[in-house]
Amino acid sequence: MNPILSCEQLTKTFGSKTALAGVDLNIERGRIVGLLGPNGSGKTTLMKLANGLITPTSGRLLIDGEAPGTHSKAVVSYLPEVTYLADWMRTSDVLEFFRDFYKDFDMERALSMLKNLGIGLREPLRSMSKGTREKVQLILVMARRASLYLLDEPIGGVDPAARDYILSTIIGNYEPQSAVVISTHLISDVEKVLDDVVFINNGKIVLSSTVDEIREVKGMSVDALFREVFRC
Ligand SMILES: Nc1ncnc2c1ncn2[C@@H]1O[C@H](COP(=O)(O)OP(=O)(O)OP(=O)(O)O)[C@@H](O)[C@H]1O
Repeated sequence: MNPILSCEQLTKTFGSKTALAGVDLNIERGRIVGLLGPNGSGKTTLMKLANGLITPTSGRLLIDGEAPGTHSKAVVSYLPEVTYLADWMRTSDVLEFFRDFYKDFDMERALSMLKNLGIGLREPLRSMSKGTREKVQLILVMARRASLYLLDEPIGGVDPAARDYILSTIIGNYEPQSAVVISTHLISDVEKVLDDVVFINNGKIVLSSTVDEIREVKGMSVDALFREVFRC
């Protein structure tokens, strides 16, 4: 089967700034992949390219064998770094919005995750704490039956006690043949759910490995390896 996401010499520049410089990368189905790198390394740029929000300067990126477009919009579920939902909306409004907008939205799955996290349906987003808003958005994104989930900093505002629960319930709910790409700085929290990691720096992939390989061959956690590779 073809990889769900593949990049060949993917390059993106903004004026004189190079955000991605010749990235070659394959994301296989059934894997949870951590896209890890320091600030400004190109993680969000890669996610935006995968969503077709911006276009490559050169090289190419394919989703399920096709350039981003109508097909990729149907199979990719994207959690952006910044919120795009209007703050007057209640949880029930955003649920309806997703149900109307995405054919693959599983309302039952969303309702069950919201219930498990104690999030009410009548509360408007604007009166929720930042962490609760993040939980709602992550639930919406993970309740789609997508082939590729792209999560840009999904749990930055969530308290440490809730992170584990969210990661295990929400990430555990994804379709087994789908892939999840998570960009995060909270490596020690997230690494237990990762199969693979991709380290990126200055727009280039500097390491691509399974998590088992890092633990077995290097005898380190992903967090420890990240700190070693990117020591300031
Ligand atoms: N619209 C833009 N215009 C100009 N430069 C941009 C734009 N978007 C991103 N960049 C630059 O591209 C580089 C990569 O940015 P990107 O947001 O992809 O990094 P990141 O790895 O997601 O960072 P962070 O961890 O801080 O979120 C940075 O140098 C950034 O300043």
